[in-house]
Amino acid sequence: MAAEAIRAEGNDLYARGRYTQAINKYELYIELVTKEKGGLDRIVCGHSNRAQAYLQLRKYTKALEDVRKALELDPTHLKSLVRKAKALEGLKIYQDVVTIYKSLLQNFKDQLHDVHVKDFLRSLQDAERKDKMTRLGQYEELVDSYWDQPCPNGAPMMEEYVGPVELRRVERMDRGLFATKDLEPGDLLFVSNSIVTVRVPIAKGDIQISVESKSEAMHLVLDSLKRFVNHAFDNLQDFSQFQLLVQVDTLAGPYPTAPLSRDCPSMRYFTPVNALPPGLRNLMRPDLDHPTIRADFSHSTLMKVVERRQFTHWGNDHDELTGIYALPSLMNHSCTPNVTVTTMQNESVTKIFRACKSVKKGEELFYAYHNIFCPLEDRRAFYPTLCCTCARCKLEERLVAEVPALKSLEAQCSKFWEQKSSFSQLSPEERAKRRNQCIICIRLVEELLQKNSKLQILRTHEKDWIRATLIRFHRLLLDPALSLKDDALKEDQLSEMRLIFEAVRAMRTVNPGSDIALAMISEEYSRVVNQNSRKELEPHGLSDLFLTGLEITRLMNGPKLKYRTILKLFNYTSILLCGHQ
Ligand SMILES: C[S@@+](CC[C@H](N)C(=O)[O-])C[C@H]1O[C@@H](n2cnc3c(N)ncnc32)[C@H](O)[C@@H]1O
Repeated sequence: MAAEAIRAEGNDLYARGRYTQAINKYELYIELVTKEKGGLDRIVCGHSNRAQAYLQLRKYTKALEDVRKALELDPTHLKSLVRKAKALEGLKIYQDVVTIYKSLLQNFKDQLHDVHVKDFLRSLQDAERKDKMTRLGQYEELVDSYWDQPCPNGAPMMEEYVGPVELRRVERMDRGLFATKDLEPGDLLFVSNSIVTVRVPIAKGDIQISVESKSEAMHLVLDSLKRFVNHAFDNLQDFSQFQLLVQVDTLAGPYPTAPLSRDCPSMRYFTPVNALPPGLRNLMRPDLDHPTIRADFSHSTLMKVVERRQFTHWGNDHDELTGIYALPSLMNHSCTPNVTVTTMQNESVTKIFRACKSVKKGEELFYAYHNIFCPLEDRRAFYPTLCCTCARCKLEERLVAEVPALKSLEAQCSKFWEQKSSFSQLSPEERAKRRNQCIICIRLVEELLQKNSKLQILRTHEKDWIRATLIRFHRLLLDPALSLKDDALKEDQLSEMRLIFEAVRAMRTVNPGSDIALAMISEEYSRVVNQNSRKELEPHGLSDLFLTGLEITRLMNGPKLKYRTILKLFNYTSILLCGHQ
């Protein structure tokens, strides 16, 4: 067969993600054109193409060998120079990467399209940053504290369990998740692992590196995603890999600029691998089965996935976890959600979704993307591009316009919250003063709810929606330094506790079983447990709540539990919490 036909076969295999087979074809091509003595440019092309295939397999040394051979013959071969930079980047030799991109931008300016110039500039900046970090000894330190989710087979098992949910198209919001049967609070909906996860340090000693590490995290998430996508292309015959591609493709949709333009993929692409019926792998025709899947996971497409689908949540005081999840990314947000999510961080970063309210078959499922126990303005600030129009947001929007006193109390609350970090450094007297201010505010809102003509007519759950805007404020009431004394509960302390119970009830109305609600109840009850005041609460009808809190405290402060055990226990506490509505 003519050499050119073999090269074309290699290119075709490469385009279909069969990199190893493509490498074999390029090998043969190089051999033939070398024998034929048929033009240096063909040998250069053979080596350069093979280098590109090695890059895809992350075999950087092999790729470097090939580009070196190509560049010996033609030192100005643009593609080989770019591939050399990529191989060196893979080998973390950033200084050389910087040199190459600088020279490309300088010497090839006239030949480059705008898009390449942009690409090269970005790569140059990235390499310079990494080079600097390496020199300062920071990069390795940083990298030590980042980790990719361990995934022995190259791609994680995205969904571990998928229960009574289905994807459907939604007006205005593109796609959403719906219940396929009536649900009770606590019912398990699905359990998902991230496609990629990185742990990002937010502080190291006294040095704040959060901005840098956030952008670094973004790059790492992107790199990991690219790796998984490449791996998936390499193994298309494996259904789990194909699932990964469909999921990423789904997440990369052009939403929100062109709603409804992406397919709503069949739920079978979210079937946990372990639950696939035997023989399915043979039945699947990955190339034909999903009409929207294309091999166009360009840098910008993947960047869209990273930007729009990142889940970030605080790990602890020193780091934060950032990840991308498939099915969870398709559920819409509400400020009165019917789903809660818990994150397990033991063996892998797993998110568990449960119904937290009764849900009818066919209803849409929503969870809260961020803290919703704060005023409307603050909620909108968390996610400026999402203008939530749930019933709670609409009601609050109307009320803050019609009742100025409510708006000003909410504003005071937010201002007070901004000072939170300095709160612990205040003198006991100043702390007590601030705490009193916050109690006064909460009481004023309670008074408004009872006496203001626009508020007193609200239904019970709507009043709780308003109370829930002040939850952050309530947390200041839990200041341990000022907590209950050993001696008997005084009347004013009891009334403060009642305020906290009101807050707990409001949290249950808005988002029962949420981690914030659990943490707050746990905090409150550990305080009560420490003070040994249980007996004193019983006569006041507060012991039921007390027992709930006690259980939660035990769960939250207990020794490291196995994932399955936590799942079981969380089920129990969700029901416990919701059952007390
Ligand atoms: C993680 S996606 C959710 C799935 C999305 N509907 C889709 O089909 O890809 C988040 C996007 O959905 C839209 N969205 C989610 N909840 C919403 C809400 N309550 N109100 C308006 N838009 C919402 C927002 O545009 C947001 O950027």
